[in-house]
Amino acid sequence: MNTFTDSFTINGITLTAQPICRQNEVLTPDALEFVAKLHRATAARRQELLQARRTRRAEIASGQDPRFLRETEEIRNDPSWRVAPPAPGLEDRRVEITGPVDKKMTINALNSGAKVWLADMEDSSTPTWRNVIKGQLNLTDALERRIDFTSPEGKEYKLRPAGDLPTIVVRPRGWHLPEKHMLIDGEPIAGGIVDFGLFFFHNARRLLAQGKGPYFYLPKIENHLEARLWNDIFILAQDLLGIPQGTIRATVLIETITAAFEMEEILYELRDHAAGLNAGRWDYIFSLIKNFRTRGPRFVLPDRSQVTMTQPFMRAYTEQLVRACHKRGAMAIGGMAAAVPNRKDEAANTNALEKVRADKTREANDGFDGSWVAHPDLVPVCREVFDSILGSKPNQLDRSREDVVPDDRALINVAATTGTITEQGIRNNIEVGIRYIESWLRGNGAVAIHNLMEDAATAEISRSQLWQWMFSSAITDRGEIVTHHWIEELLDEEFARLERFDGDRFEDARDIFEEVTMAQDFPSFLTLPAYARYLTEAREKATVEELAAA
Ligand SMILES: CC(=O)SCCNC(=O)CCNC(=O)[C@H](O)C(C)(C)COP(=O)(O)OP(=O)(O)OC[C@H]1O[C@@H](n2cnc3c(N)ncnc32)[C@H](O)[C@@H]1OP(=O)(O)O
Ligand SMILES: O=CC(=O)O
Repeated sequence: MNTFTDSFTINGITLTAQPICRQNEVLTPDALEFVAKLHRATAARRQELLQARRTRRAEIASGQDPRFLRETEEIRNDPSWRVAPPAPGLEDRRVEITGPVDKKMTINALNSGAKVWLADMEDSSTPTWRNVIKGQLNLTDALERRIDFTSPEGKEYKLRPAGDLPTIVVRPRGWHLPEKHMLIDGEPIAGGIVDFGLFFFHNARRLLAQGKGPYFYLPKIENHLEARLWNDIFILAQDLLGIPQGTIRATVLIETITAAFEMEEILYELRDHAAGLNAGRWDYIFSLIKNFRTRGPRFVLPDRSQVTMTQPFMRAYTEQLVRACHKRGAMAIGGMAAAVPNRKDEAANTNALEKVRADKTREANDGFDGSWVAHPDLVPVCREVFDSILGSKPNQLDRSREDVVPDDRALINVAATTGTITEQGIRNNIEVGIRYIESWLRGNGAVAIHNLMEDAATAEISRSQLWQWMFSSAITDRGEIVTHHWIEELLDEEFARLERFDGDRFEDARDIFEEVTMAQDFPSFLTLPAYARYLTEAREKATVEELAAA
């Protein structure tokens, strides 16, 4: 068995992880120097912004509801500004497929017929060092059309020989996640800077030569100042590589409750780089629960399955998002319907296709310019729906939604939500939470459970709902009070039911689940303790032979 050397430091940059084969192609001295410069220029501000998140949450907890900001009224009231025009490859975004950047998914997504591929280094990807580095290699290999894969069963995967492949839009990690395998001057760098910086450094020129550009989805932004930080990083990155300002395009996920109050301001901060906003519904629901979790029954939601897009507060959010985008010339991109097709179960498959069709139809009718799908079999459904609305037009930017009145009260009118909390909903949250974390620990950040797509955002809803229901002594449809003791009993029962297998990580998954659900302290993201303590080097260790075979 080969062994690896320990960490090394050069020019203040320390790599602590076991090397990954071909990592030298990604971690070149120049690329490392580049990400270190981005880090050094912005690390202090990132920390301040993370602290500001905690302050904001404390204000909400004390009863101060978010409102449209008075200090940015001028920006909202100024009709004259617009974001940059759509960049090449982003004019028509009627179908966007999302997924992690492992080899097979990369090839399948690029062959899927979608207009855009959201190459996900965030919620559908476990940030093992191996996934981080392999993801970068896969993206560059795909752009060079030299990526291929053979499955253990011998199925061969290659990129389609001809035709226009989807435009790649990379989603780096959010501001909260550190990258513990790369330290700059002894401090962990932000995962998002690693993902953005390495992709940009290696591929910006290649993409321009191919007639497109470096494009990004920005996750979990909580306010316009966080958007400004990304914008400053874009300016610095373009300067450092001598690439014209305004080349980068970013689509911001509006997936935190506080960001929904600053949608126009976020577009304004990024305006020369902005491509649009996306309605990231799952994290949005999580963020609402997280921020209002101690505010009593008025903010308690029913079972996860009943928090649909037609609930009044969700409707207000998506309609106001389309209005804000089209007023500023930015694309409005729809979100992820959770149902995934099942090729082995016809009834489940039909059900998923119908659910997704209904979801995409609502979005297209509301004025969205395109939407997300989680699976290649959903590409045709989404395309058909948007084709029927868009016809030969690439988008419906011309459809202003000035009929929608911006209303900050409506965004948090959670009390108008209908539905119930059920024992089945509680059990489902426990099962999904533990099964998802188990999968995440083995390096798979997205998984289908009961024919629904589960990723970090949906698992966050599961655990935060349980926390809130216990804290609020919520009442089920059958009149039971949701107590700590009852959840513990159900947790034991659900855990005993899990199908175990050799090498599973269910014990660790249960520990993490209990830590982020049952304890009084509420970690702001479940991936933080999971990453810090459970995704450890020893567990990520692999032999050279294993890595070479992968
Ligand atoms: C809330 C948010 O942040 S949403 C965005 C983040 N989440 C995601 O991106 C999840 C994307 N979707 C997925 O990862 C997957 O669809 C899953 C995990 C839900 C299900 O995947 P599987 O269990 O492999 O589904 P299934 O077996 O039906 O897949 C059939 C084929 O489609 C491929 N496939 C499925 N989903 C995708 C995808 N998103 N991209 C590319 N290929 C895909 C599979 O690789 C498989 O290929 P194969 O037949 O060559 O083996
Ligand atoms: O990232 C998207 C979401 O729905 O959450």
